[in-house]
Amino acid sequence: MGSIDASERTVTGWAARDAAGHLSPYTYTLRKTGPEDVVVKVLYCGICHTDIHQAKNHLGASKYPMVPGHEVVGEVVEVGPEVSKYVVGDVVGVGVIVGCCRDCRPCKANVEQYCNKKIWSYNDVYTDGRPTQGGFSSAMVVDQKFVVKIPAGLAPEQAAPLLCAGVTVYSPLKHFGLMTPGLRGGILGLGGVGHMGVKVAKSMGHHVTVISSSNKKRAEAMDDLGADAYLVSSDEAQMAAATDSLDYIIDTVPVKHPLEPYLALLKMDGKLVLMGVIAEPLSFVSPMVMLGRKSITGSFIGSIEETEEVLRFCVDKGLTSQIEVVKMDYVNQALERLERNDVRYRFVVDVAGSNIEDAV
Ligand SMILES: NC(=O)C1=CN([C@@H]2O[C@H](COP(=O)(O)OP(=O)(O)OC[C@H]3O[C@@H](n4cnc5c(N)ncnc54)[C@H](OP(=O)(O)O)[C@@H]3O)[C@@H](O)[C@H]2O)C=CC1
Ligand SMILES: O=C/C=C/c1ccc(O)c(O)c1
Ligand SMILES: [Zn+2]
Ligand SMILES: [Zn+2]
Repeated sequence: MGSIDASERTVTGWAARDAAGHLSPYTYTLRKTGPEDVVVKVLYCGICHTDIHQAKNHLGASKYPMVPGHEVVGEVVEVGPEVSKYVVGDVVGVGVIVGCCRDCRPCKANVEQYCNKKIWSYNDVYTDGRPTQGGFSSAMVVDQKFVVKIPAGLAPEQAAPLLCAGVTVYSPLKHFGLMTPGLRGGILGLGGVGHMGVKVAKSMGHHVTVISSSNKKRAEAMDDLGADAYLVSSDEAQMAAATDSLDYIIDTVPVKHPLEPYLALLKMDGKLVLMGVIAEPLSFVSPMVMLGRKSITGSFIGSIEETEEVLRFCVDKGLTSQIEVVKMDYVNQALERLERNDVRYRFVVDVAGSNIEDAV
């Protein structure tokens, strides 16, 4: 896991150096363990499409070298003197956020992901002035407030996608009052977030329609993930037949796309929840929302509290993510395959099993 001395640990991560987004070994130091810090030896880290957006500077704010990865499962190897929530040996998770102001309205309402002073787990600057670096690395130091316990009954590699993809679908369903059994939901884009959307929504007792860009995932969606219906978005007849049928759509498409075909699928008061990170304006004509009092909204990951809830929800409901576990030396191929929509449905890097300290 890197060398340990009285102050700093030297660790190895896999970093992007520029907007080409290619990751390669990079050595850096972690901050000295603070009173409330937990040192996490990374076991597994999921690959989210946001890692591509960030590594390739799709949002125009990327800083390099950048070690991505925000679906992190690891083992606690050291705790600061004031850490009360964790002990050495615990298996824990870290997600998208590692800091917040603790004083604003979102922080006081325990929805710290909406804090304007939140600190991202990578591509950000920590309170000590150091760049934050993510989970494609041998270890991270994280304030205990932003660490969750992985419950017994969840395999660590299975838990990784829940820390972003899982909570990202759970949070809006809870917040917008969409947990009632019998609702009819749509999942637009069957990728990492979308497949968890199908599983979580089915476990809430919803009738779930997958809306996909192709027919390629139909059998898997229906037979393996348990979807009730499948629409190909370019099939006008299928789309027309589904007009006015859905209470909500979770839209996970990561590129610019028209909204009107999906607004048409919503019933009166239906909600289109945007999840994709798209740095271009999306458009629609106002009658598409006025006639039917429909809403277009968005949602950003979930709180620490909701992350703990979705982990528990998955244990209670027996939910698993569908993953492909790879070693770190495959990470660039995995990123390429994710970008060309060739994964079922989340890559998870076996970080601890990749001997990444030997790579430098
Ligand atoms: N709001 C938030 O808090 C979060 C946002 N995100 C964002 O959500 C988006 C999805 O993330 P993730 O699920 O990891 O990504 P994936 O790439 O795993 O899934 C996206 C899915 O969208 C569809 N899709 C991909 N490309 C296109 C295209 N060119 N045109 C139409 N459909 C396409 C595909 O589904 P199909 O084959 O069915 O068409 C694909 O599987 C990303 O933008 C990511 O940054 C992720 C996590 C949290
Ligand atoms: O994958 C998790 C992060 C999502 C995200 C949402 C919005 C945004 O501007 C980002 O940079 C990331
Ligand atoms: Zn993510
Ligand atoms: Zn705050």
